[in-house]
Amino acid sequence: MTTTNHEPAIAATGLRKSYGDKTVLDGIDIQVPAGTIFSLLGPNGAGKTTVVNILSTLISADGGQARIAGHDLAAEAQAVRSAIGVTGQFSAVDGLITGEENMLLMADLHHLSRAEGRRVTAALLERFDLVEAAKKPASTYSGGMKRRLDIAMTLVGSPRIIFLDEPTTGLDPRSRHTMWQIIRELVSGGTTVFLTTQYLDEADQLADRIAVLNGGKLVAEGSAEELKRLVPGGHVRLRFSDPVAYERAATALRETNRDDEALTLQIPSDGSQRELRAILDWLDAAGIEADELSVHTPDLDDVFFALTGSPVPADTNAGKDTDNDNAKETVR
Ligand SMILES: Nc1ncnc2c1ncn2[C@@H]1O[C@H](COP(=O)(O)OP(=O)(O)OP(=O)(O)O)[C@@H](O)[C@H]1O
Repeated sequence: MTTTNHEPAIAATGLRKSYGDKTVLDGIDIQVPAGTIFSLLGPNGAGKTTVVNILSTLISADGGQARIAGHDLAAEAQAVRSAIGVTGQFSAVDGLITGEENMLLMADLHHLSRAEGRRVTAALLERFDLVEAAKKPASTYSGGMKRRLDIAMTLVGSPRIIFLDEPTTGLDPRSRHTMWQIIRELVSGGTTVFLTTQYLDEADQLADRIAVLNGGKLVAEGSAEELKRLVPGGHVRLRFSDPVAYERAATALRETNRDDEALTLQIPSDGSQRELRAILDWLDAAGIEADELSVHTPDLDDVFFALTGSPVPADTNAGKDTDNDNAKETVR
């Protein structure tokens, strides 16, 4: 009850962590308003799990402070623990017992009465579409069902803040979408979600704010739209089947990247109505007909690769002219 409406659910400053002489986190600041979804994006080994482990009290930071749900992480670890739930990459589900038994075990751990434990378990099994499977050993569950059970188990303690560490890694598309729906419902019920993911579309779909972790630091932070604006990768692509038309268009349009094999031209563009009309007017006036015209706006992939892509040494890169170079050069 210490959290006021104004205090963020998670507020961390200057988090540091090293293993031996390897610096994993080199001063990380994170603010997550209550009732929102924050996504920490980063390539393999960037330190996402380390951040989750620190903020959920599993390991301690070497430096920095954090307040979680209004409690000081270091001084009030127990209060922090009772306000949060964590669903990690390694599931808490015990495969030898049934889904229902797993849930009841969690209820015991949270000191719920027997009756209350049964009530909460029944409600959560229903909510996560696990009623039919409830009496079967969890080892027989599909990957998606195990993740749903895992989250259901986390919710037994009614956490106000949930840490989801790569919740959809390895799931098929349908189970991913189910998981996204579950996450959205959690947040609309007032829960704060801290989500780590390697999937840009996941962050794009779900997160209010996204931070990109790379090289021990947050290299960018903002809404998906704000991050996309960092990378001017937008273009209009014209595809031709007639080599003559292609050549005429390529010669006349100077500001294009050409792909002579695919007979396509890329014209840098923000995809606005005005720019599209100008391109179409120009094609009409020149009597050129493209077989296909498509608009490409930069997506989070462009941002991610621009921010985290391994740097290409300048000399080996000289003279190359690809889409990604364009993106990589512009951000820093
Ligand atoms: N206990 C440990 N001892 C030594 N090094 C560790 C330890 N835990 C993590 N690391 C190292 O810290 C770095 C960050 O690991 P972490 O698991 O946080 O990354 P991640 O972003 O979650 O990656 P992934 O997406 O692969 O899970 C890695 O290089 C890892 O090898």
